[in-house]
Amino acid sequence: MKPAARLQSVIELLEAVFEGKRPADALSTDYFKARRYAGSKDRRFINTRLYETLRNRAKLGWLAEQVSLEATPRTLVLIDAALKEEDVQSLFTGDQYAPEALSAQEIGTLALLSDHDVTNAPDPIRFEYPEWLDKDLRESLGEHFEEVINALNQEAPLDIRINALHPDKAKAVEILKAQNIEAEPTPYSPWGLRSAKKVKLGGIKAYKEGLIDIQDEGSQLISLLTQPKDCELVMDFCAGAGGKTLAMAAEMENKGALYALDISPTRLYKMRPRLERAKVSNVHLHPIKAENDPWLKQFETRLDRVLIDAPCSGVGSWRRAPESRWKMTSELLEDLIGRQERILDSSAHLVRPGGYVVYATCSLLKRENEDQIAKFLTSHDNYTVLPVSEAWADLFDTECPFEGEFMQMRPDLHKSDGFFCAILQRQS
Ligand SMILES: C[S@@+](CC[C@H](N)C(=O)[O-])C[C@H]1O[C@@H](n2cnc3c(N)ncnc32)[C@H](O)[C@@H]1O
Repeated sequence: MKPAARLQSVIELLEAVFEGKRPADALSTDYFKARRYAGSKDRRFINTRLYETLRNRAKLGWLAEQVSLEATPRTLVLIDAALKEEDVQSLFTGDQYAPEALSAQEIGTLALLSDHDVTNAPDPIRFEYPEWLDKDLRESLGEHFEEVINALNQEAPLDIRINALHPDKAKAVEILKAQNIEAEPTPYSPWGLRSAKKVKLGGIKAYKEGLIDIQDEGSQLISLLTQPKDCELVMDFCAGAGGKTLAMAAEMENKGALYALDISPTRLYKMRPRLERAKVSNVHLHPIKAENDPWLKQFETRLDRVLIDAPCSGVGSWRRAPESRWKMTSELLEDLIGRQERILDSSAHLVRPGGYVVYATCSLLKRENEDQIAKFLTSHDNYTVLPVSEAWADLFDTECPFEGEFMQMRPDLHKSDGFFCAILQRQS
């Protein structure tokens, strides 16, 4: 593809992302499936540009506004190309496959870009977050505000989890190396590997044969901290497509029963091929209607563990889905907070005395994390917090990297997505 055609693809993909119906990675996969003529270099260029634009969307939009242009996908790509000192006149030509030719207004305003310095823009623009989240972010991140937000605006590495059920697990690094994947052990999870290079694992033998799966290190740690090993009855309340279910099944060595629930059957059933590939046999998939589904009654006071990987704002995963921050609204956040509370409340009845409810989010917001736990403890005096350091000492030989009672992974400090996890133990 010619450079101009590549930019036109970036514009088309951005238009689809801005519609807000599907995540950018899914849109990009489908886009290239329908355009087999795009080679690997084209795909890499287009995806890199797409994500760069998404990560700088507020700043590019602010610049557009300063020079009186509407912040459309085309304008953002144009301003980005101009800032990169590319010859925009020869790229925006209106030729076949190229972006439409520059208008007189665009040519005139581009010359004015250098009059505006984005470092003078308000914080939500400079740091790329919706203004309505300002108070929540500042209260939650405190003195680490800038470091954390800057880390959330970086590209994430590829984190891999070795399947503990696989007979070749000890040789995983060598096997991956033989398939041209250089991966280093992650700092905390015993099953984690990290590759700085983005690799499409789908076609790789080690992936197809279930030796590895994609999973952020923070997510691996939540599965481990749930401590499902040697348990008879475990529930993954918000299992989605099974990232944590698979990791917990491996810890359980396929023994006992692991119930994977979700209100979205579509998402839940996406787990089936993953279970098969990973040779997992102790998982029971069950879609529920809501967190108070009558089907749950049979488990009252019986479960050893319930993991609640709660639906949340996803602030902690902005590295991977930079577009998601613009989809969230304050109303949606309130709705999620209410739902998190109700799921916690339902789960509390299911666990046996001595068992754990493990509450996790991929959020860095206090209102979704510490505040939820505080509310839960006020209304459930038969529960106490099991400090994460105690669980850590039982699981690992390393020092617990978290201060305080909870796991709080920070992208700047722990190089993981921003995850939170609290272990709540039922006393009676
Ligand atoms: C953070 S995602 C789960 C990710 C998954 N555990 C993983 O590790 O890949 C949260 C999930 O909660 C589900 N969910 C939302 N409301 C729910 C409810 N009331 N009960 C159960 N699941 C719910 C969503 O459909 C979504 O799949």
